[in-house]
Amino acid sequence: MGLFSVEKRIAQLAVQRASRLTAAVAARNSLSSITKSDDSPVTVADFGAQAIIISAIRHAFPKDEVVGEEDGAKLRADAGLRENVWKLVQDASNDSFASEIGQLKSADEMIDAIDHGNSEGGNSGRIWALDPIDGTKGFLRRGQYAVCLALMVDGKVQVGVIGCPNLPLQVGQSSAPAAGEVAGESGSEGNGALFTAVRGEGAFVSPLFSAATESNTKQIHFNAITSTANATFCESVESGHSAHDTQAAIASALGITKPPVRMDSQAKYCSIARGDGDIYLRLPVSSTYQEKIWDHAAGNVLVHEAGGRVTDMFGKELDFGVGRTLRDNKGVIAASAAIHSDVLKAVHQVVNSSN
Ligand SMILES: Nc1ncnc2c1ncn2[C@@H]1O[C@H](COP(=O)(O)OS(=O)(=O)O)[C@@H](OP(=O)(O)O)[C@H]1O
Ligand SMILES: [Mg+2]
Ligand SMILES: [Mg+2]
Ligand SMILES: [Mg+2]
Repeated sequence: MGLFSVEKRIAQLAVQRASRLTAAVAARNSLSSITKSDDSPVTVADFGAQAIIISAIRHAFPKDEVVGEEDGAKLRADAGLRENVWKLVQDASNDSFASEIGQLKSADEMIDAIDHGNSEGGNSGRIWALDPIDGTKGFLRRGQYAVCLALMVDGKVQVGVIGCPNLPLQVGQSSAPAAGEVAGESGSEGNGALFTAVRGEGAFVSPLFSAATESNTKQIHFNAITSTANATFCESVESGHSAHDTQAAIASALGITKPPVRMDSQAKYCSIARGDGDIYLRLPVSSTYQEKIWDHAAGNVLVHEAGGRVTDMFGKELDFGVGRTLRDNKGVIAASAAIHSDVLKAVHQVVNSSN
């Protein structure tokens, strides 16, 4: 058995159970959201998925800390909201994995679990980074979103698991979006993919909604690309999350002629890691925004294990051990290791010429 095999198993089961919850919500005719203090949306599915995953971690590893995106304050203040989420959690937890990942017993326990995601992070000990729904806006528009969980040990990501309910299991299995189209916007693509990586052991994909077995688990790799001109790059859907204009200039400096594939969430890391794209650019729009560790931790180890490299826009490794945010980094550049330095060069060219 490899290093972190128990952590990997627990993380997979937790992400699968949480993804069942998010998919059950997504199956409804209409989706609604609440607006958080930073103006971003959150839904019953974000709260429910965070509760399920943190309770699984506490069941298996009671001493571990968790940096989770959400907190329970809104549920404490609103009994109706709390009951809605509790019903979803109970339904999704009706599986045969209680001996491994436990089962929440009450709505109060559920809120406690959500609030346990309050770790300040840091570079010592075992800390999980959790984004219960990454790309909530994508979830709401029925595009791509991802349930993301990573284990950091002493500030370094060792395990990453990402559930993508709206991504096809195999590249080219369903009609992939044409270049320039928003991926997964139809919501009808595929039937879910579970991406898993343990440092030093490779990156893998398996079906999200059935048990991972040796026969349905496939190792994934970046495309063997040597010239950036043929590359496909992906970026956020929201122009407020990354600088689309700067990214277009970088792409053109690389000789890329294909329009970008726009996709919400860490599904971008997953797509490039399995060769369904080559480069993920995330140049900052604002000089004050600090990227959150839960938006990048799982994707970071996945890309590394698939033969890729992730740095910030200055070529620095992302430092996950400085707190809840990546405050020592600016921007994110992810690409196959073979072309990463070319991409970085183009970033410098474009950024320096615009200053
Ligand atoms: N200003 C700004 N700059 C950069 N990033 C920001 C910003 N504001 C929010 N966020 C975070 O973006 C997360 C979603 O990223 P995506 O790449 O999926 O964005 S997009 O929705 O496709 O545009 C999103 O994650 P979720 O909240 O989990 O959806 C946010 O953490
Ligand atoms: Mg996120
Ligand atoms: Mg989120
Ligand atoms: Mg959010």
